[in-house]
Amino acid sequence: MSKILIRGARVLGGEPQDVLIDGAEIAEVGQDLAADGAEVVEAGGKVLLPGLVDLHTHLREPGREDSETVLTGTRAAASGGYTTVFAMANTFPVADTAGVVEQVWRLGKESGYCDVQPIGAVTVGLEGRKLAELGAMHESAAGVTVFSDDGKCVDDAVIMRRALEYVKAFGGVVAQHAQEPRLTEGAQMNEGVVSAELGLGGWPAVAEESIIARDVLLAEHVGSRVHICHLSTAGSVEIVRWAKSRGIDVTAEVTPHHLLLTDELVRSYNPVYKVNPPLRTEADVMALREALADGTIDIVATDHAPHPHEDKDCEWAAAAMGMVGLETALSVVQHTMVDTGLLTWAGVAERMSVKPAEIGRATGQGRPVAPGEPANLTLVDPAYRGTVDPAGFASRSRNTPYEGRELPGRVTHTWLRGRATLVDGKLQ
Ligand SMILES: NC(=O)N[C@@H](CC(=O)O)C(=O)O
Repeated sequence: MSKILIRGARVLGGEPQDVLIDGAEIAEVGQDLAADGAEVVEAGGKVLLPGLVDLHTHLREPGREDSETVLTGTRAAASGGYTTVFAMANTFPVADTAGVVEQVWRLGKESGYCDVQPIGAVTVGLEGRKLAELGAMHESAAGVTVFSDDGKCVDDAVIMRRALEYVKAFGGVVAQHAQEPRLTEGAQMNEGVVSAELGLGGWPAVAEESIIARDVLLAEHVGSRVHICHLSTAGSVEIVRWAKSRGIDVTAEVTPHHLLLTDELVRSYNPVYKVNPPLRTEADVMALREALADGTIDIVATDHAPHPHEDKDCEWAAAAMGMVGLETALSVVQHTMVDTGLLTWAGVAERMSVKPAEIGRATGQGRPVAPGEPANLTLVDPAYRGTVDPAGFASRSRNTPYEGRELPGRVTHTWLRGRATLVDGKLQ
């Protein structure tokens, strides 16, 4: 069994310590550990976190391998410090059967770069009309626990109620993409001052908030668990805060881009800023940061949405929605939350590893950095300053809103059960 000694790492941002990995597990954590034939990684005060877990990744396989494959997506994940990604169901065919989720799960195993946990569709073909085979997907080898029609909202209240009731039986969760379809017909960007000036169809905050309000009430009514994808408005935060204060079993995520970018960027008409839900206002961004800090929003999820050049390099209205995010997520979170004093590194570990693993029931992930635990680890250099260059991405797609932007921090090493997937920023 191979041994690795990580020397002088600030575990969860604390005082420097040594961490000894033996095989797939952490053997020891302490001061001045003996190398004893182990390969030594000098951490030099870098921050060591449990491997990151992304509850919201689009891997595009099967069907859109021109955007991303399970292999390229998991390589991007390892580059970004992730050891688990949950793969969204909006593939072609849709992941709405045991067969498709098992295929994605198997491709994840073959990739070896991170664990891939498929998400099952809530409804057949994401069409919102008929429940998919939730039980069969749960009982398949993939062991699906998270169900989502992401990209589309489960807008029928009866279907949503049934899904919540169904997953309750096995401790699953429905992850809702909150977007009232009628209120967002033809919508191109956030509804507000900028959309009025640009003459682009507006996407009102209420389209998101009304679905969240309905779904937390449904979750309360049936006594089930609901997760809200990519919160983007200050009003959504207020509803989730209210629901939590009532004891409703709701969790929520925010994307890195909604913690940083605003709809002012749409003035450029550059489709790289076109995303669902849309970029909102500065006041929304500030409310989301505060909610992530105080725990109203539980986790950061990337909504990594790769698209090929031709689907983005066109006029605004025709462009696909979505941004890649796995390889820049931690830097954006450091920039918006750590460097602003809103979160400690321990808080980052909680929101990007521990809680997403809990919500998705990812066994062996999001665990403490302690002896006997699986060696799923991420080493971050927070002092690094660099400019985002998509040419260096492992993802097959390049649709990042951060090209040319200076962002702090860099993941240098990632270990998946003791196997290095990233060393000195290079994929292994
Ligand atoms: N988040 C995005 O902007 N895009 C997502 C799906 C979606 O529309 O939510 C995608 O799959 O591309």
